[in-house]
Order: sequence, then C-alpha cells, then structure tokens
Amino acid sequence: MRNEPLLNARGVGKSYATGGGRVIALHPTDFAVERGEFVMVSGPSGSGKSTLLAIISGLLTPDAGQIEVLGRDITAMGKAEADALRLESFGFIFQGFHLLPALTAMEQVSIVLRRQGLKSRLADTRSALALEAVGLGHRLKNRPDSLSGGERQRVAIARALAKRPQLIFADEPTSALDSTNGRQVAEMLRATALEDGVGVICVSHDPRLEVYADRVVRMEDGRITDPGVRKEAYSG
Ligand SMILES: Nc1ncnc2c1ncn2[C@@H]1O[C@H](COP(=O)(O)OP(=O)(O)OP(=O)(O)O)[C@@H](O)[C@H]1O
Repeated sequence: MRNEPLLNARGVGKSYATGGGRVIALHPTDFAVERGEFVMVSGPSGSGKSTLLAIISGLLTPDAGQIEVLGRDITAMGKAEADALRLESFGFIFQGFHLLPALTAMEQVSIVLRRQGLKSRLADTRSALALEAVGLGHRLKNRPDSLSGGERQRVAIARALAKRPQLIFADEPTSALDSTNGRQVAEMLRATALEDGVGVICVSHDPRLEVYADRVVRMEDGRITDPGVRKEAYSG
C-alpha cells in the first residue's frame, strides 16, 4: 500500500492582485502525498497553507504548475470532469463543519451518497455505518443545533469518509474543538489513512496534533520550508 503517490503537484503557485501590486500567496511549490499517508501542513497565519490545500484539491486554479491525482492531470481537465473526480474521490472537512441546519446527522451524510448515485436505502445504511464508526450511532436523528461542536465535526468526518474517498482534505478541522475532541479528530484521520490507505492532507496550526501525523510539512511566507520525513510506523 505504501509509496504510491496519490497526488503529485509540481510547480504550483498563486498570486493575487491587490491595490498596490501583487501578493504572492504561494511561490512555485512541489507537494506529493502517498497512499495511506497522513500529512499535516503547519505554519503561521498567512504562510499559504489554505492556498496550497485549495490548489491541490482542485478548488482553486493555480497560476502555474501541474497536479496529478490518481495518475490524472487535474489542471488539464474541464470543470465537469474535475467536479466528477472530486465528487467520486475526494472528501473535504473544513472548520465550521459546513453542515446543513435542517438536516439530521444521517441526512447530512446520505445526501452526499445519493448525489454519488446510491439508492436512498443503501445511502441510509452506509450513512448510519459511517456515523457509528465515528461514535455517533446514538445521534443519527439529531440536527446540528442539538449536537456539540465535537459531534458536529464528527458528522462532517463521517460525511467525508462515507463516500470512501481516496484523498481527504481538511482545513483546520479541530480549530473549533476543545483539546480532547481535537485529539479524537486527529486520531480518526490517522486511522483512516492507516486502515483504508487514504491520503489525508490536514492544514493545522495546532502543534499538539503533529504527533498524529506521518509527516509534518512546514510553510512560511508562501513556501514549504521543510517537506518533513515520513514516519515509519505509528504506535498509537
Ligand atoms: N483572495 C485573496 N486575495 C488576496 N490575497 C489573498 C487571497 N487569499 C489569500 N491571500 C493572501 O495570501 C497569503 C496566504 O494566505 P493563506 O490563506 O493561504 O494562508 P494560511 O497559512 O492558510 O493562513 P491562516 O492560517 O491564517 O488561514 C496571505 O498573505 C493572504 O493574505
């Protein structure tokens, strides 16, 4: 399962026009993720972490560079093809959870599965299993306003995992959580990479979570200053 690059970005960069000139959010950067690898991207505010994540997940078009995902060049794809790849193979977990207020925990997950083409009964079964796997089997019918912050983030994780993605992109997934829930979320991401061979890329500036990562990439001023070294084994 190891050493297969799931995602390989080369020379991706981004700048923005501002009133007085251009801000370079990301200098040309190389970044790769292997199967089963949990990579944490850390660095101070404004160092380019979210820009890198948005580019490699196909949400933001880079000014230059190329991104291969599962052997396919996403920078050369049309919008429809890129959207289909994202729906099929990518899971997203963001700060603030992005849950729909009117839907129960089970509906939050099954709606995504139905969008992938699953019949509603199978979507519901898989949704319940995914919620049980994150310890929310007793909260299937709850709406977001009756869930704690940690539970809401676990719904968002179940939603990302239920579609069985090959890659998970997480941007500050623990920022709204206390340290116990934050560690639980990091452990879940770690287990997903290890057990399911998923590539997980997590942006965080919480140093307490670094212990869970296989590799910590450090960024500063729009550059990767340290690509990190992959740990051999995780002892739990
Ligand atoms: N749409 C935009 N327009 C102009 N400048 C931007 C835009 N998006 C990001 N930037 C700038 O690019 C740089 C990198 O931003 P980015 O959000 O990637 O950093 P970050 O490391 O994720 O920060 P944080 O930890 O605060 O979320 C910053 O200087 C930011 O102000």
